[in-house]
Amino acid sequence: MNALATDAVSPPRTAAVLLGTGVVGRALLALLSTGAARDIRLVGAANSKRQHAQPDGLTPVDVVQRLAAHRDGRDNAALLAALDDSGASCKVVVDATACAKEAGRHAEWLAAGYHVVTANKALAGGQLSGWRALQAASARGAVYGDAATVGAGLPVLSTLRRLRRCGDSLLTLEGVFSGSLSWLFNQYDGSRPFSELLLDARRLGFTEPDPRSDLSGEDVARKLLIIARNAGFALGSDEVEIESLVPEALRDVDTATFLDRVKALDAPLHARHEAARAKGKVLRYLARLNQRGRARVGLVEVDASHPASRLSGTDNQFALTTTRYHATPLVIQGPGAGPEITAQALLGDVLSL
Ligand SMILES: NC(=O)C1=CN([C@@H]2O[C@H](COP(=O)(O)OP(=O)(O)OC[C@H]3O[C@@H](n4cnc5c(N)ncnc54)[C@H](OP(=O)(O)O)[C@@H]3O)[C@@H](O)[C@H]2O)C=CC1
Ligand SMILES: N[C@@H](CC=O)C(=O)O
Repeated sequence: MNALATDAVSPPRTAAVLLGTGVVGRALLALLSTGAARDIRLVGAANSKRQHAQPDGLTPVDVVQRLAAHRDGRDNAALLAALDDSGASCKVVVDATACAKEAGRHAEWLAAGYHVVTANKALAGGQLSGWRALQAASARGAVYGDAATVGAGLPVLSTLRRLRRCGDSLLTLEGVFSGSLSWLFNQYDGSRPFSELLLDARRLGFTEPDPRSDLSGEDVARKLLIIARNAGFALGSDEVEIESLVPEALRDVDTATFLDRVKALDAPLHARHEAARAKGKVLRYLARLNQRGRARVGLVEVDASHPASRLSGTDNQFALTTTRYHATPLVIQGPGAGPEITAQALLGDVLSL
């Protein structure tokens, strides 16, 4: 009898439903087919329009095809019912969407006893009221797995929480928090249009579904808010000063129109690049939080001695100054975007429940 058949007859310890079968969701489905996930039973999956639920288990590799063929419209209640009917003691909703509406339900699911593991930053990195609802709901016992929301799983939030448990406090935070913007500015030397690089970053699965979420600084601001709030700063989303790289004329159009007109990015960014180069500097999109809680994300000209000037690929860099890491910061650095590492962060959070 194979492992799947064994799983089907006895209740699993862990049952999961997956929201989102885009680049991250699909990478997670691939990991769920490996031995590392042998103790997890996938009992439901959904994209924006369709879903499929089966309490005795879905075969992860078939999910995308099944959803294409399936007629069930979206109804979270049926997915939660599949978790309940699985008999699992540990029931988890995995959110691999960028949908604010689904994120808005995280606190409700936690309060109802479902664990939530998420790559979606819209709640924890959104309005302060949402963050507070999340804290209140988590206090009731269910776990919020958020490793994928910052640094695509780099050990930033776990480190910060450990320091706080030891009585340490975050004083300042600085770095590169966007994998796509890191990749773009690490490569951009003016020889290829910025818009071409952006389309490459999108194809590689580094950007948000709408790349303006990266270019506008919103995604970076969300990560800054998640870190700051986890460090105890009650920072509102309107308290982050954000520099957007999206030209005014492209801010309110739909995604397809933005992609059609993406070349409008090229001239302004070329000018910024040339201005920096004339001073012997390079451009990096930095996030900063100072000791007074002042937060800013934006494009900065840095010289060769700046740590961010030496990054490569999608590297993120988080420099944390704390009461005990004071003389020099604690630095966490490594790839900060990409479907596989993000999916691994989700799997890791599910496995640690
Ligand atoms: N890419 C990366 O490197 C990283 C991504 N993340 C986060 O991961 C999340 C997913 O990103 P990514 O996979 O790139 O995005 P994609 O656009 O590739 O996929 C998003 C998926 O979510 C689905 N979806 C949208 N709304 C709903 C809904 N209401 N219910 C169920 N499914 C829904 C979409 O459905 P449909 O297929 O029908 O459109 C699609 O399958 C984002 O929040 C992103 O910030 C976090 C860290 C790193
Ligand atoms: N689009 C994001 C992906 C991870 O959150 C990024 O570029 O960092």
